[in-house]
Amino acid sequence: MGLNIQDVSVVYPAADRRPPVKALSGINLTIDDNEFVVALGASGCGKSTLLNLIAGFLSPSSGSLVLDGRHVSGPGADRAVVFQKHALLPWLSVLDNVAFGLQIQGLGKSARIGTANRFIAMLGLDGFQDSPVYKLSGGMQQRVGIARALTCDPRILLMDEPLGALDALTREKAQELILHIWNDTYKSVFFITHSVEEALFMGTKLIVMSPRPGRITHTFDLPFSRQFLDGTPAREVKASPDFIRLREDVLKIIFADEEAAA
Ligand SMILES: Nc1ncnc2c1ncn2[C@@H]1O[C@H](COP(=O)(O)OP(=O)(O)OP(=O)(O)O)[C@@H](O)[C@H]1O
Repeated sequence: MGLNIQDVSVVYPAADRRPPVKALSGINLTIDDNEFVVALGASGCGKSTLLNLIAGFLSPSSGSLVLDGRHVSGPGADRAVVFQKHALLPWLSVLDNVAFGLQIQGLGKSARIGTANRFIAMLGLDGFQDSPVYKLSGGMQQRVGIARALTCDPRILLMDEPLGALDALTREKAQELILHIWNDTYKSVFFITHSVEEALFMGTKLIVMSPRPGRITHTFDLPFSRQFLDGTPAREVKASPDFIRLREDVLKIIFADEEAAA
């Protein structure tokens, strides 16, 4: 069934002598089962606001969000968020961090450990169960955050620039890992990035947003993640003529928005 966002707007009220901010306007978007939607756009175009709406952290000023036939009226276990700063508990072990959400749900200890270990293995973290998170590299910490989000078996994984802080090589490996997990778990994903290459490579659908007010100006269906999952090496996908052509088209749209905003 998926998520259906209909004619949504968000206005942040005036505060500290600043006027109200029309952060989103006329947003229409569906995220179908197993769809990987990527949001791209100039700073301030409302990407995080849209993610916070889907997460239920924020209510729309007008319009509606319906997930699997039910109105989204707050946070829920059917949606899990992975942030750029992974919001982990650094002094706790990998296992305790990954099992954290299950503990909140009241699951017994052995069920918690079993489920957490399954996702720890899926994210390539086997053997690190007892390591405190602060001792891990940034890339490994981000994988702990993703494992933790997956343990609660959400319908939609919401990712706000999850790879933005990683070095180039780790980032490419993490992109590939996320695509494999997405393919294996049949989740829907809403993913924010500032990287055009990442957006084109990861998504099945790309939305390009513009600021003032934040709105979706372009939507593209993308074939590239499927090509990778069907066996074409990632760098080959990213160097293909179709990929490069679309990358330049999207860059032109974003540069035009940035210039208009300057
Ligand atoms: N709590 C808030 N109160 C008032 N204005 C806000 C608030 N949060 C965001 N805004 C404003 O709403 C607009 C959209 O912000 P948002 O963070 O959603 O954009 P973004 O596309 O995610 O930006 P970035 O790429 O820089 O993270 C911006 O003009 C921002 O300044």
